[in-house]
Amino acid sequence: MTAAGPTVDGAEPATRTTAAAGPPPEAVLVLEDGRSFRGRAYGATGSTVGEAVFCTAMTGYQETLTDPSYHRQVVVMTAPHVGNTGVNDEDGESRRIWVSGFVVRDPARRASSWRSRGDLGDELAAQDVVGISGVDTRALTRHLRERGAMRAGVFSGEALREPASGRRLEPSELLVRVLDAPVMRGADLAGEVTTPEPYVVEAVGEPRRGTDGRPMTVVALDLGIKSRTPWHLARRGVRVHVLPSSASTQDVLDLQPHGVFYSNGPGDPAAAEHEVAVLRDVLDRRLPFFGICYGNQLLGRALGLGTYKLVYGHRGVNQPVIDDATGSVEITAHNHGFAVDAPIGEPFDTPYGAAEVSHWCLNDRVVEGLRLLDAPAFSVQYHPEAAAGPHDAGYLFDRFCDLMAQPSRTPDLPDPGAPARVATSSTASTEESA
Ligand SMILES: NC(=O)CC[C@H](N)C(=O)O
Repeated sequence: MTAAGPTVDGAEPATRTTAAAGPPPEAVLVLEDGRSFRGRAYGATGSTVGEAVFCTAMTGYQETLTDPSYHRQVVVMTAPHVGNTGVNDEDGESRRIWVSGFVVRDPARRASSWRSRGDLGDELAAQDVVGISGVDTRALTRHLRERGAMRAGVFSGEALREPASGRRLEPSELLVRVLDAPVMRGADLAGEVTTPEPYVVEAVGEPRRGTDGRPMTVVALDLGIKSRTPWHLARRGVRVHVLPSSASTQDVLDLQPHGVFYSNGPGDPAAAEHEVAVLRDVLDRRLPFFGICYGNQLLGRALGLGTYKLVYGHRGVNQPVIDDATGSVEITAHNHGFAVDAPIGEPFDTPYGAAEVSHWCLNDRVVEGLRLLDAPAFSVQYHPEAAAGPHDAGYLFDRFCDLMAQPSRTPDLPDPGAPARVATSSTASTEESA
């Protein structure tokens, strides 16, 4: 049986209730600009803070929740009905849920899928993830779209009460907790999500071989890697050594890789000094390089380009991206709040020769891919691993394998005494908050 809770501030009551348990406790979401939304606790009861962002994916909530790039973010699902297929043991993209909070309109009352092993709300609670349901997510999304991603807090249960008196706290009183939360700009977060230890994902089937005859080997720097990514390389016959984000250039070179991969990850690319320095060493040696999302931003930085924060970012599974060389359009999965600042349509100079923007987003002309013309390196801002999402961009893993299968180019190593490279990354402000 479902029980209707009070409707407050235009929110509808959550309906995921049982006769025995009664309705979930009241919850409130407070944005840093003071706007608030009332609803019901979903998942764990308590409090959480993070950057409020919206995700427009209709499917793949389990992949979204377990994508480490969402670390420190309160994710608002625009799909109104979430949890329909429960949770299963196959669709997780990492060892845990990473979102700091989860906002939905109408949670499924009953999970239904042959793969389901449980209810999403129960899984959120088991992993201590505070969420809120019954929120008018359309109004909230429009707000974030107009004002930009901003900090938010979700409060329920005891966290909604003043400890001494038991009085219910008003959103204006909870706002101070939201304003205390760290902002995303400047946040260096890869170290908080990366693997503590290196590990190997073995090639599936017959190993592919490099031009030197050795089994093809990639070093993947885990900046928040999704498990589907090494899987895509492994099933192309490539052995993948996944290293923590703190790995040094020497750690990378010791494995004698045929190529180096930088993964997606949370935080501001402008803060990733160590990883950019390692990448410059990789590029200096003309080792083939492929980067996804955060990896694309770090390639941009290594080339001397700036990065900046988007107003509300791209998060979803149906973003149109054009390949500038062919004019063909891919429908792609996205999850990024920052972007690379580079000229579209004309090659530009870098310390590694000419480079170009290979892909850009048809919605807003945001840079979605980079390619070096004189060195074996490229990257995309979107997600060819497609977890969740369409598979249009899977060919990029083949492109990386082809790059590694080419005879290595003579490293045109720079003069060690040469002056520093052209520029350092900067973040341009496109919004006043976050
Ligand atoms: N998925 C990612 O790698 C995200 C990269 C970066 N943290 C951003 O928000 O833009």
